[in-house]
Amino acid sequence: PKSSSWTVEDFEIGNLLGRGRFGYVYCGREKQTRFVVALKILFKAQLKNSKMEQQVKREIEIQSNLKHPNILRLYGFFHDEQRIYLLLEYAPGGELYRRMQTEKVLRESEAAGYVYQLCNALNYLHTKRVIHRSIIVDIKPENILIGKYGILKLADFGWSAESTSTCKRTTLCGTLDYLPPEMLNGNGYDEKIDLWCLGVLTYEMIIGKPPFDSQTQHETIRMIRSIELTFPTGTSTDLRDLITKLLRRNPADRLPLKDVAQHVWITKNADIAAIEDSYVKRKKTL
Ligand SMILES: COCCOc1ccc(Nc2ncc(Cl)c(NC3CC3)n2)cc1
Repeated sequence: PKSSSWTVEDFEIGNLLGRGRFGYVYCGREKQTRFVVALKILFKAQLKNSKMEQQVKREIEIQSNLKHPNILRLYGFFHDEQRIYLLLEYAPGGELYRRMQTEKVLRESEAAGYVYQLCNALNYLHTKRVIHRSIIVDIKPENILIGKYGILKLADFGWSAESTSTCKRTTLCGTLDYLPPEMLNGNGYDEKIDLWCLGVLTYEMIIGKPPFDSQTQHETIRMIRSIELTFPTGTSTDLRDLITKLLRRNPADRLPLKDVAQHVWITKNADIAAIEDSYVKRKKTL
């Protein structure tokens, strides 16, 4: 729908789903069609004094062009005097990071399913990145939602308004856990950082904490630099194999996306047929 056609009066506002620095996310329903959306409300004043307007405009433009089952849709946007309203796809399953908090650890079948779907989303984005060099994909539990049928939804492309508090993790260093070595050394980086983040996320989903988790930021940085990787006893050999092949210092040595999707830990644990089937099911309901 064109951005000019909507006003906030067209929507019934439901409960608050999350809030961040620049705005709030509410569950909303369009009155005529009764279509449920996630309404992300950003405050212009707050964006202005942090020079975020351009960034938000670019993110809107990029995300509205992304159409993939594992990427949260941006249906449209509109604004009034004080606010910008983003009409986003509503993901009924909520945030992956909250699920990881409550479940502590995920079953291999669930985690492998998410990794497989992330490979699909990243593959799609890498083709798109050919056009938008600047798509910064920030793979971490905070930016992943769970849709209908348990479909994974990559959301929040470096969005200004995080879904809940600015730093959701208890300790600040939670935000460093996903940083790859090349970003710490200030060297250039490319989409191979996604492979590193995929390795960190896989580790955290199964083991319950990120691989370089430690008491201080300094220690976390040291462990990332030296890639001090340890697995609890009982971690399957397949999983160790996959994670060690992703958490490689040299980006070129990291297992490429298509090999991740075909890795034995994925093919043994992910219900790929059900995931592919849910893509088809989703197409029908659209
Ligand atoms: C105590 O209640 C727990 C919250 O439960 C939910 C949270 C979020 C969704 N779906 C959702 N869909 C799309 C977006 Cl963009 C979004 N953004 C919000 C900031 C995350 N949230 C569903 C349930």
